[in-house]
Amino acid sequence: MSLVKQIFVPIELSKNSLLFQLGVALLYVISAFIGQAFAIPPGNITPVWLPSGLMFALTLKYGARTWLGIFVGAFFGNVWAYFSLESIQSAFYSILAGLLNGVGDVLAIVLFVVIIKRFIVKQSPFTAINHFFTFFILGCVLGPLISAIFGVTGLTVFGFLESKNYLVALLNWWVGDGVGVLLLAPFLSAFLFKPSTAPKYFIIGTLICSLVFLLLSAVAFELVNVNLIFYKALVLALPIAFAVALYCGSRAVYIVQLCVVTVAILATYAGKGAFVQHHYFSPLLELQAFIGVFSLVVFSISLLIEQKRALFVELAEKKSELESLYRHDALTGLWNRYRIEEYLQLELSRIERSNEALTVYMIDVDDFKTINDTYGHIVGDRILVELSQVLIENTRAGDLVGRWGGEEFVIIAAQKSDNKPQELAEKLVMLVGKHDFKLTKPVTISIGFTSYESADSSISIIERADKALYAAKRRGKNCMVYKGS
Ligand SMILES: Nc1nc2c(ncn2[C@@H]2O[C@H](COP(=O)(O)OP(=O)(O)OP(=O)(O)O)[C@@H](O)[C@H]2O)c(=O)[nH]1
Repeated sequence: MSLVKQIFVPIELSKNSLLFQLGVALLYVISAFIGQAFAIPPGNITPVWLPSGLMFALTLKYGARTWLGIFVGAFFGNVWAYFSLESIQSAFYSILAGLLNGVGDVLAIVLFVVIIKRFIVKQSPFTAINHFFTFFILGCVLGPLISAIFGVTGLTVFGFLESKNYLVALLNWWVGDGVGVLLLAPFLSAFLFKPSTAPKYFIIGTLICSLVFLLLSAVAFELVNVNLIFYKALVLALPIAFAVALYCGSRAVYIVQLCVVTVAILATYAGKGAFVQHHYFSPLLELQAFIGVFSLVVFSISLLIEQKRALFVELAEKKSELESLYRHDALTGLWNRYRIEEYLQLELSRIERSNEALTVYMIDVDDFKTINDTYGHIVGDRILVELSQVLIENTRAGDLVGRWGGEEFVIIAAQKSDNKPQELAEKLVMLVGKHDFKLTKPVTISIGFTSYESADSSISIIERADKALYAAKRRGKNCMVYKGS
């Protein structure tokens, strides 16, 4: 599919679809008005173009079908600023300039979201640092440049901007749009479109660090005057607040960041703070550069920490998966020989000091080779799985049932002194014999079992159970034999 078709996807003519487009356009216009309310004199240009970030987030979420809403929103959101009825020509020109705004914004936002989603990351570009930088280059630098070229060229060509101011206007438009995307797209994506993974003390932690950063930036931007002790206390609280924000996750970092940026905009708007007093560039551009660099640094740090955190979680999951794998038998899911031996050693050292009895049952399927030879290995495997179920269902939760290897199973049962160990063996021989394994002949098992005696080791007790099993086989199979020391 060509890129043009991917950007200008067909719009359904249903009620819901049209309401969606209307909603997108309205959001654009409203956010444009809010942005314009904080335009910085003398040029009266808004430092952060809110619609660009908002539309970028919406397009990341809903895909290219936002293009019509963005086009209409950009047209109305911009044209009101220079529309005049002085003459038919000026009205006509303002409409043409507005249309160029619309095309520029659709290209800047939808084109780059399509590219990001197609070539870089399907889900969200805000989960890994390399994806984030790609988002930055495409969404915050290249996209806004296209929007600025369309918008400012339109204004100049149709006589709303003097050509000597072209470059300055282009620069402000470009950076304002870029900062809007940088500031709002990850923020909105985190709050609206990502499942919440807020850590325990999210609300209180975020509240405290937002407050510290708000106060500190208000002092730094000379919105409030505080005495020296309070100022020092605030500066000291800064690293703590920063650590808390990072601990609370990316959402907290976004909130803190928004607090600082809002203070910086309000102060510069009110003619206060560093960007107004000493400047190499215009106050607006200095403010925009500050917002851009500050956001980029803070995002990168928080993303690196999030990535590291996610890596730790993944490692912990893999570790428990591995632990489970090396203790389990792959076919039946029962404990494997390694775990049986480990458990037996632990149990023996425990019951040495207590009064409890412990019995080891060694279980073997009779004539299993014949079953395999007659029905095939797949059926043989099924019998082993079904048998393991019968063993599990007929033993107590505290007993260990494991696969010793091949067609041999082990049960380790801790018994109270009044229990008779042969009862379980009798029951299992009888139940397995009666179980319907869906073969032409019944499947039977033989069991050798023995109980713990003082000075037993895990090897000696297993050896005795094995000898008992051998005796059961010689006795004619489908039976059980007990062996004492
Ligand atoms: N299908 C299947 N067969 C297995 C598996 N592990 C071992 N076997 C087979 O189990 C059979 C065991 O045969 P034998 O040791 O001769 O014992 P048996 O035929 O049960 O004879 P008795 O023990 O004397 O009753 C062999 O044919 C093995 O190949 C397995 O995981 N799946």
